[in-house]
This record gives sequence, C-alpha cells and structure tokens, in this order.
Amino acid sequence: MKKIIMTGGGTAGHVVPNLAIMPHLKKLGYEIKYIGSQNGIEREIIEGKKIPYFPISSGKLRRYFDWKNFTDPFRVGAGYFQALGILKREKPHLVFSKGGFVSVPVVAAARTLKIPVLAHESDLTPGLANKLALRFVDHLLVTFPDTMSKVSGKGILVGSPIREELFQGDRKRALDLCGFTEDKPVLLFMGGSIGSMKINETVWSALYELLTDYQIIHLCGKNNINPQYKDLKGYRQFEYVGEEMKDLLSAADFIVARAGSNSIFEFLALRKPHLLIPLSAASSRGDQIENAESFEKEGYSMVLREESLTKDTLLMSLKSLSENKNSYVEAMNRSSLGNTTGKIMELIEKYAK
Ligand SMILES: CC(=O)N[C@H]1[C@@H](OP(=O)(O)OP(=O)(O)OC[C@H]2O[C@@H](n3ccc(=O)[nH]c3=O)[C@H](O)[C@@H]2O)O[C@H](CO)[C@@H](O)[C@@H]1O
Repeated sequence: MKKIIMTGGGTAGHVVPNLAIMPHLKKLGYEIKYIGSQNGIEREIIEGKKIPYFPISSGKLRRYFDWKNFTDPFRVGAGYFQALGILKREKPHLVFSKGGFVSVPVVAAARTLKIPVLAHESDLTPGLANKLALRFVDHLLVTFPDTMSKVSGKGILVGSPIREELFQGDRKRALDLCGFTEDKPVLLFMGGSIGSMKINETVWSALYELLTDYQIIHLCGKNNINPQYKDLKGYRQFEYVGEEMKDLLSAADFIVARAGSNSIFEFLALRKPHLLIPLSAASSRGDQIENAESFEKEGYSMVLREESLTKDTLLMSLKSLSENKNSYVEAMNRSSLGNTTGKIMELIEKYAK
C-alpha cells in the first residue's frame, strides 16, 4: 500500500484543496496522514475527516513587525525536527503540500530524507511559504498559466482542485436549513474562510435594503455572528460551514465574496454570477487583487475594490450584477478550466515511489 503525507494550513484555502484530492487517493488505496499546526484551522478540518493528524509547532511568516518574529524561527526549527521524526517513522512515498506557513518545515524535512515532494499553489503569485519551499520540491503545481514564469522552471500547470461533493449540492436542503422560501433569489456573502469584518459591516449596514430583493446567507467567520440579526427573517448567518457548503452554493443565485483562489474557481465551476471584493494590498500581498483581475479580464467576475466598498457601491454593483448575469454565465460557460484532480492524481502516481 502506498502512503502519502499531506500538509498545508493556516487558512482553509491551504487545506480544502487537499480534501478535494483525498477521495481519489482513497480510491487508489493510498494511506493518508497529515502534518499540520497545533491550533490552525487545518486541525479541526482534517481530524473531522478522521485522517490521522500529527501536530507540529510552527511560526507565522509575517511581513510586519511583531515580537513573535524573534521567537518564531525557533518554533519553525522545532517544527522541522518534529517533521523529520514523523517522516522517518512513517516513511511515506510522497509528501503533498498545499502551502501555508506550517508546510515549510515539512517539505524541508522531506527533502532531507529524499522523499519526493509535490506542492500546489492556488494563487497567481506564489505565497511566501511556497516561495521558500520551492527549493525543496520536485514540482510546484500551479493554478494560473501566468504563474509558470515565476517558479524557477519547476511549475506544472494543473488548475484548481475542486471538491467533487460541491457538484452534488441540494438547493432545497439549503432553503430548509435557512428557513427560506422560493419567493426571492438567494444572495450568498462569503468573506473568505476566516470571514471579513469589512464585508460583514457593509452587509449589516445595507441589510434592510438587501432584504427587500434577496434572502441572504452570510458566512461571516469565527466569532463574527451579529446577535442583533439572529432571528431576522430571510437572513441567516454562519461562522464557517463544512458539509453544508455544497447546498448553500447550490442555493445561491448570486455570490459576493473575497477573491481567494479556491473560492473563485468554485464559483466558476458552478457557473455562479458573482461580485468579488478582493482583500486590499494594504492588508495582504495583493494576491486576491491579481486573482480577481484575471477573472475580470476573462469576463467571469464583476469586481469591486475594497477601497470603494460602501453600502451604496455594494447595492449598485449588485444591481448591475443581476442585470448582466447572463453575460457572466455565458463567459463562464466558455471557460475550458475544468476540474483538475485527475491531472494531480496522475502526477502523484508518477512521483510516489
Ligand atoms: C486572508 C488570506 O490569507 N486569504 C488567502 C486564503 O484565503 P481563504 O482561506 O479564504 O481561501 P480560499 O477562498 O481560496 O478558499 C476557501 C475555501 O474554504 C471553503 N469554505 C469557506 C467558508 C466556509 O464557511 N466553508 C468552506 O468550506 C470555500 O468553499 C473554499 O474552498 O487562501 C487563498 C488561497 O491561497 C488566498 O487566495 C487568499 O488570499
């Protein structure tokens, strides 16, 4: 039996693609184990799937000043030796990394032990973790064609792995879950896997206007539920959803979201008309802006910059999205970007030795 160790974490964007690949690995009889951080979102998600999970200590790759920047190198160092111990004991045929800060010591340890490593990058410009990991990996599988020139000849273009279950969503089940009816279209707000206070606050400020036209599902992130609107008819908040995601996406007639790579490829695959509000360059490396612009250029997405986000611009953009929804759906129908788990599985089979 072949064994694979997966890693990746920090936010769900660095974990969910691994979930998309797991059923295919299981079908081929792979034994799957996971290395992640002690407290990251990956622990809850992976342990919930009953996959053996090894926590290691990890730091955070910050681009800003924080006292922890001085202690984190020691934690990353400890993480490397812990990963080395786990990999020596487990002897996997391959390590598959989805990036995020916890993955760097894992791929470095795999390289020390000469275990083949494949990593996947979701964003147009690779994240810091995958940039650091590049020297340790056999190949970096990329999502966007434009990324190929940025990864030192190690890139293989595969696209975004999407969870198969998302294509089996049930609209009716979501309407029942939310206490909604068929009377009004459903609008889904999604501030990325950790939620977005900026989007949340704009939704709350426009809530009563929005509710005249829509029923609203709001994924607001951990600890962000607004108690004031808990029992409001036609409005349903969730912190983070697991299994229910497929049904909520199926029920959504329109989506307003951050531009995390996995999310936008899911909207594309499901042909959902959407408005993207990418995380601003002031609070990130600007990866979501690039993701969003590339989708806007293809005609798949409408984009509203965070700097211009107000109650009024949100309402105006939604009006325009609704009026032009057919042209967005037509552009998405022309896309040849399909599901990519098949391509990724071929590469895993080739390198798992
Ligand atoms: C703040 C931050 O660092 N964001 C980054 C993070 O975003 P983030 O973690 O938000 O990642 P994505 O939007 O790419 O993916 C989120 C995934 O979580 C799922 N989901 C979300 C909410 C929920 O309640 N349930 C659920 O299952 C979505 O369907 C999707 O599959 O990783 C992305 C991929 O590298 C980057 O593009 C983002 O810039």
